[in-house]
Amino acid sequence: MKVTVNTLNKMKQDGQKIAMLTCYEASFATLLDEAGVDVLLIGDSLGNTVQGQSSTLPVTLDHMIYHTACVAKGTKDAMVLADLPFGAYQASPQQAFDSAVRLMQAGAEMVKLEGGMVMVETVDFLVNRGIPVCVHIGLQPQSVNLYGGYKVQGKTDTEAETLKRDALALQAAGASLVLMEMVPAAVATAVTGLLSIPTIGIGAGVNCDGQVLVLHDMLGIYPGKKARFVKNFMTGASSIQGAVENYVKAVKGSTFPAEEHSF
Ligand SMILES: Nc1nc(=O)c2c([nH]1)NC[C@@H]1CN(c3ccc(C(=O)N[C@@H](CCC(=O)O)C(=O)O)cc3)CN21
Ligand SMILES: CC(C)C(=O)C(=O)O
Ligand SMILES: [Mg+2]
Repeated sequence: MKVTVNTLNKMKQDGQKIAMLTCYEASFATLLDEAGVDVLLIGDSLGNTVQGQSSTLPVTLDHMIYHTACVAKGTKDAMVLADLPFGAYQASPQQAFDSAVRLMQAGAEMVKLEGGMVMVETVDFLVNRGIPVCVHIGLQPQSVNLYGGYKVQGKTDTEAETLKRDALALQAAGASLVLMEMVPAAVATAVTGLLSIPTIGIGAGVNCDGQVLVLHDMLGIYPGKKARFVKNFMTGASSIQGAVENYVKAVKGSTFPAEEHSF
């Protein structure tokens, strides 16, 4: 059955975990779809995994459109979610809408953008024009130059309060999903409890409503430095299909992430 925003909401209500993985092309899309992954994210992490860049900043809207079209072709049931890349949405709600339209026309069913309170107006603008939005808060890789590195966000009480306030405001603006990257597990748990829409974590502890990892990280084929939240699911699996099935099982059974993958 096709995964829609309604499916994801029902999964949260029923306490069923959402399994998300990044995907950048059609063959993997079919494999992940058949292994039971609920949401395929065309992440701008393709800058790192596909293009060999050291950040996501060089990724363009045209790159994202190309990979979104490839993934959409190979997907049957999973939801197709595409990242808006750096520079394609921050200038104005109008710019975000124009870029989101192009991703939706390439086959995306929801778009994701990075930012907290600053994106409230943009989320409202897109949702009122028919485009479902996932907001990416906590560590926002497109802001790496501002942070001076990929660091845990929301560690102080003030930062944790800002994260909660932002998540509530984005939900009120009409966001369908909240993705939290590298935030303390206790803070992600609090945000998940405050919201009626589902949360997806990466380095945000086991209590989020779902989990996401970069495909190349969970298959152990990314050559770069591994973040704490990464687990190689090829260990103990005899095929890529098996590794992905084990990831889906681990997310659904709340055995991933463990303490060692959380902050
Ligand atoms: N292959 C890949 N996986 C990712 O998860 C990912 C990308 N690429 N590209 C875009 C961003 C960048 N991300 C990153 C990159 C590095 C760390 C990292 O080095 N984390 C360390 C430091 C933690 C700290 O200083 O507090 C860690 O131990 O987790 C985390 C997230 C997440 N995203
Ligand atoms: C790491 C996930 C959440 C992402 O945004 C990406 O892959 O670009
Ligand atoms: Mg991204």
